[in-house]
Amino acid sequence: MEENSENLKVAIRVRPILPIDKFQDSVVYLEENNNIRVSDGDHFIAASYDRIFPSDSSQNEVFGYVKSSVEGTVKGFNCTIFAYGQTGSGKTYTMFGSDWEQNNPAPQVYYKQPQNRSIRKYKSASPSHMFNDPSKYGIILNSIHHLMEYAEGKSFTFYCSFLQIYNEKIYDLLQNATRDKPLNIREDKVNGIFVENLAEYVVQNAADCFYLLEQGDKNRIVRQTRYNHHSSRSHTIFQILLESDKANKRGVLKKAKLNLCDLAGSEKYDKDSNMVKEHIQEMTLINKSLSILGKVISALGSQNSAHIPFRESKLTRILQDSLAVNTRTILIATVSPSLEYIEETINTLKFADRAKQVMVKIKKNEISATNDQLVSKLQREIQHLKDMLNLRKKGGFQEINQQIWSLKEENERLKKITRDITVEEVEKLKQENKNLRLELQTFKQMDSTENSFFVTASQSKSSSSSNQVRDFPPPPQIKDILPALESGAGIQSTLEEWRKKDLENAVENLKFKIGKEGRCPICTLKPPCKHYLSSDEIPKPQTPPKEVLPLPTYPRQTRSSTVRSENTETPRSNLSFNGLPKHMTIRYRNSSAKVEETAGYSEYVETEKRKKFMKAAENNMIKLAKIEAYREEKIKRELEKLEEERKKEEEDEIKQQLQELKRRKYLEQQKKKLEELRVLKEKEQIEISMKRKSEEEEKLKKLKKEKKYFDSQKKKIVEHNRKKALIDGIMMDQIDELTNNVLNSKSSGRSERTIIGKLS
Ligand SMILES: Nc1ncnc2c1ncn2[C@@H]1O[C@H](COP(=O)(O)OP(=O)(O)OP(=O)(O)O)[C@@H](O)[C@H]1O
Repeated sequence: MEENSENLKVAIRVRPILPIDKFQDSVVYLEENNNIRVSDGDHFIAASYDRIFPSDSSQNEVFGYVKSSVEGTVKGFNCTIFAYGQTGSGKTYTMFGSDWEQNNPAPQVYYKQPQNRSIRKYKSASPSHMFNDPSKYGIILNSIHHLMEYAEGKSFTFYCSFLQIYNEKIYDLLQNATRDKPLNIREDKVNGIFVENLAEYVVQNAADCFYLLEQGDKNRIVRQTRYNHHSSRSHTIFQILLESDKANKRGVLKKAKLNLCDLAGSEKYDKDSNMVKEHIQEMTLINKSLSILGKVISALGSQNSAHIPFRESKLTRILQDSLAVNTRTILIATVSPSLEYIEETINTLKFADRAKQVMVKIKKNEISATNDQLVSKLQREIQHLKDMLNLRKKGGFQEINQQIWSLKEENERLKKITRDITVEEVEKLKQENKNLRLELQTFKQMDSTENSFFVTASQSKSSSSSNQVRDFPPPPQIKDILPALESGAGIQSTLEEWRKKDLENAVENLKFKIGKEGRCPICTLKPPCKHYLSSDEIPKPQTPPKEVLPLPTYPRQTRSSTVRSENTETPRSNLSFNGLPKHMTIRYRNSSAKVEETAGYSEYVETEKRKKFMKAAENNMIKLAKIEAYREEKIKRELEKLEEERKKEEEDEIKQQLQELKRRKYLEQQKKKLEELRVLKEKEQIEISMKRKSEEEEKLKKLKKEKKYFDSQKKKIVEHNRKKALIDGIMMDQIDELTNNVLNSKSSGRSERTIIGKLS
């Protein structure tokens, strides 16, 4: 499985200055290396992005940028493309196309109660309709157109859904024009995150998708704002689901989603215009959901953000898969170059800058063709389609019912093989699924009386399809019926006549087929049945089958007939969309249709029940025997195991005892060693203390000797001192005497020499 991480691709598209803009000077400057600068002296921002589309870039150039990601869906990679930007910056222009609004003037339902457009008559598109000019196609139309061509020759079933998020509520744009049934988001293992009960239409070609787009867009909320006469006030997501019908060599089936989102534009509170309460609420909720989208993008781009607030808005919750994992995501941020919007332009560029940091992990969506969940899903779907077919057959449709019962038989057979299902069988299931869808579509076209969404005309499936249950002869030429259709007069009666004739022929054809197969013409079962004991009793059908006339078809592009030149600017197809409404097959996620009881059904159910019961009983006996054998074997194995365990335990015990003995012996040895050491130490201690004692005595003796010596010395010193003092005393006496003598001799006249002689 291919797997890699890549940044979310971010491109900027600058729209031209429009006459409606107050300031006609541009503040946006494009530089080399996809760098953009916005400045007016007060404000400034410069940044680079993956791609920048200048104001003169064509729709084809923009599509060229996303083309490979769109093609990736055929290989099993999910893809989400969304346009982000302030109101009036060119999101719808980029996603849907130039002139989209002129061609699809959605009702400005804001001030009025919305009308139920599902039953309104649908006018043919004029030749100048943008559908007829591929150079005007925006990303959505181009993606559809290209995808159908690209998937040519590959066996895929395409489903389309179209929803809007308005005031934080989700509405089906194709089913709920009155916006009275908001839908819920659910999550499960099989579908991931999905919108419960959102209608998914089976589409055959681009024209089918365009038709759905156009129908759905009529129900989108649009209002005039200060900056845009035709401002989309809801986020829309047009989704194409691709499911491969055939497993590849590795036995896997591919499945991918293409989400094409046109977001509502952010808007500033305008003090000058008297905004009504609803307008303010609507604006607040749009801005809030866009700011949550910004928060989510920031959290995804930051390394240390533990919580990503996907659940805070419906938009981010639906896009959770696309933003976080497994989707190639492309953000096209649209900006206006006028000075008037400089702040919004800078905000948009900042938002786009944050988005560049987000790393998305992508991998192919592949399911093993023998995957249990897939098989049961396919079977549920087949059952659902068959039930739908049953429910539609009433009164004069008895013969059609018979065909359904035979389909039911086939379904039962398929159910039985589920246990040992192989890749081929799953493919067969898928093929049957597809055939049933087509068959249902054909039946719907025959039904002329209903007032359903796609009602005023029918379109038969293209005769080129090889999946049809019946082969139709070539359709009548468009020129034969076009005048009647275009004039508008007699369309209904022309179509009804066609249908009536077609239905009669179909009934006869079926009767013939049933008879030819040797089935009972009443209950369609193979005899023996309630009516005939053997096939021989059944009267042989006489009437050869008549041709089943197809209903009128219109020139349109089918996947098998389109040839496109990549290098030219000429229209890529001669797709002429005159938008005649038609029946389409729908499936709903999570829906459960009840099976209507019709003639022969109870008997059929009873027999099937009995058969099932017998089979179940037989299976149970086999299972019981198997269980018994298994149990015995298990008990034997358990006993052996127990014996082994017991032996092991015994061995372990002996080992343990031996170990214990060893341990004790070792301990005793250690103890002995310790005792010896202790005795040795004690001896050592005694020796040391004795040595110390003798040393001390020795020291004492020495000290005494020293003391004696000191004492004698002291005595000597004292004696000396005494003697010295005595001498000193004598000397002092003599000095005194001499002094007196000197003094006396001075007075008596004796010589000094006599005195000194005495002194010395
Ligand atoms: N690249 C472009 N070239 C020419 N005209 C453009 C371009 N982009 C937008 N316009 C014109 O600008 C006007 C507003 O564009 P658009 O309706 O697509 O804006 P928006 O972003 O979808 O606005 P809102 O969010 O209000 O719906 C339209 O008249 C459209 O034709």
